[in-house]
Amino acid sequence: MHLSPLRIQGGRPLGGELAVQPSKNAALPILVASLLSSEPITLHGIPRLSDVYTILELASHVGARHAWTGPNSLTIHTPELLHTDAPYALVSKMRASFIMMGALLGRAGEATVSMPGGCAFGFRPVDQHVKAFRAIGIDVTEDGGNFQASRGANFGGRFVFEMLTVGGTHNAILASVLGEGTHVTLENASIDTDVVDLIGFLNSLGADIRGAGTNTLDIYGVKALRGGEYRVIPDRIEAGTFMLAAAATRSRLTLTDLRPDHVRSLSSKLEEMGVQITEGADSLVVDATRGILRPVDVTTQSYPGFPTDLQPQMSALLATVDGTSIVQDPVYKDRLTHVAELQRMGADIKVSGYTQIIRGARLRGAPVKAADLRAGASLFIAALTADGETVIDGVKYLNRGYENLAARLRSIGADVHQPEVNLASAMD
Ligand SMILES: CC(=O)N[C@H]1[C@@H](OP(=O)(O)OP(=O)(O)OC[C@H]2O[C@@H](n3ccc(=O)[nH]c3=O)[C@H](O)[C@@H]2O)O[C@H](CO)[C@@H](O)[C@@H]1O
Ligand SMILES: C=C(OP(=O)(O)O)C(=O)O
Repeated sequence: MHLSPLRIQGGRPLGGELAVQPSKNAALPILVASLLSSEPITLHGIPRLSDVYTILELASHVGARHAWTGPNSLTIHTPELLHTDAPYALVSKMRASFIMMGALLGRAGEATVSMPGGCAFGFRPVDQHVKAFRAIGIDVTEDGGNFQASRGANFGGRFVFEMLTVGGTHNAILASVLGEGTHVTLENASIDTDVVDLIGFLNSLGADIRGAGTNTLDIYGVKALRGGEYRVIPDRIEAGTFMLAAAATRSRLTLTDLRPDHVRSLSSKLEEMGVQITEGADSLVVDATRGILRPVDVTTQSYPGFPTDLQPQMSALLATVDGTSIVQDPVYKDRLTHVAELQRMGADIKVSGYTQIIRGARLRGAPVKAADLRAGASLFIAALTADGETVIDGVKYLNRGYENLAARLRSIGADVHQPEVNLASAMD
């Protein structure tokens, strides 16, 4: 289904207060992890996003039942697993569904999961997931576009990741939580906020995972997980996107319901540019009204470094800042689909490998198209600053990661039009 484009009349400052949504990238693995328990689980902080509906479809395919109990709350219950596969039709919609493999292995000892394939911003291998599984006693074979895996009798062991991978760490944890007397050690594991939140959730159900927030995780298998209640962390990428929108429009904006410590790599960069950031306990004020912003150089890294998921949005901001900025994204070297679209709006960006050389320019409204989620966010930030109207197509990508975007942008002063959509029925 084709969704109506987002129409933004640029040049209006943002202001007031906005509550940050709960984290998409923490909610998805937590929903998957709920499949490990046979008891009911209540989750708060589940954003209403198309990615969440996709993972709920996968969960219901394998036997989970869920019911929404509030705007961002649901109960989910998987009394028994009915299937141990994650089919292509659903895995191909969203790469994150590959972590179903760990949960199915954990609960049933076997899994057949479609290979996730490419994505809009290039090659995203899963070799580390597979190597980790094999190292801890899981037999993995590939056939007909699927991975087939089963947990052997001698389950357990040690794996050292060759690079920091969020999804690889999630998958290995999910596969290792259940099993009496088993012990898995993961070294060079991700310390991303989403990994820490997954561990917090699993431990709240009775798992025994030690070392959260460090690069070494020890996972001692337990017989079963109980039910429980858990609140997912705020979305640091959504928070960062709105911080960048405020800076790009030279506005003063208060963001609430966030973790200021989770966005510090961005806060530091914005401060270097001349934006004032004032942190509260769970809120933050971005003030870009005090003078001219300076160009900066940015290189993406794993958490707590500058996130790749904010690179296209940062590039949009820097396209409006006088002087030359250099942006490098070694985490995803092809994450550049925003560049040609920003150029349509008058941005001066030259690309060499994974480096963008960005010279500040005045942006003009234009018809543009989002080819992936954060490229879409980059375009709406550019549109908010541009002269005239920008029409952004490819809204289905924005719906993957930004809840109720048009209305929330309007609530902070943006001139945005988009017919309301019912996400649960508008997914394709
Ligand atoms: C749903 C979700 O949470 N997605 C996030 C998650 O993706 P995802 O978990 O897929 O990303 P990873 O952390 O695994 O990727 C980090 C780097 O490791 C490489 N790699 C990863 C696995 C592997 O087996 N082999 C390999 O080479 C990747 O190509 C990339 O260069 O973290 C990314 C990096 O912060 C974010 O951009 C995504 O938004
Ligand atoms: C890239 C993202 O998600 P995924 O890993 O699901 O593609 C993202 O959230 O920016």
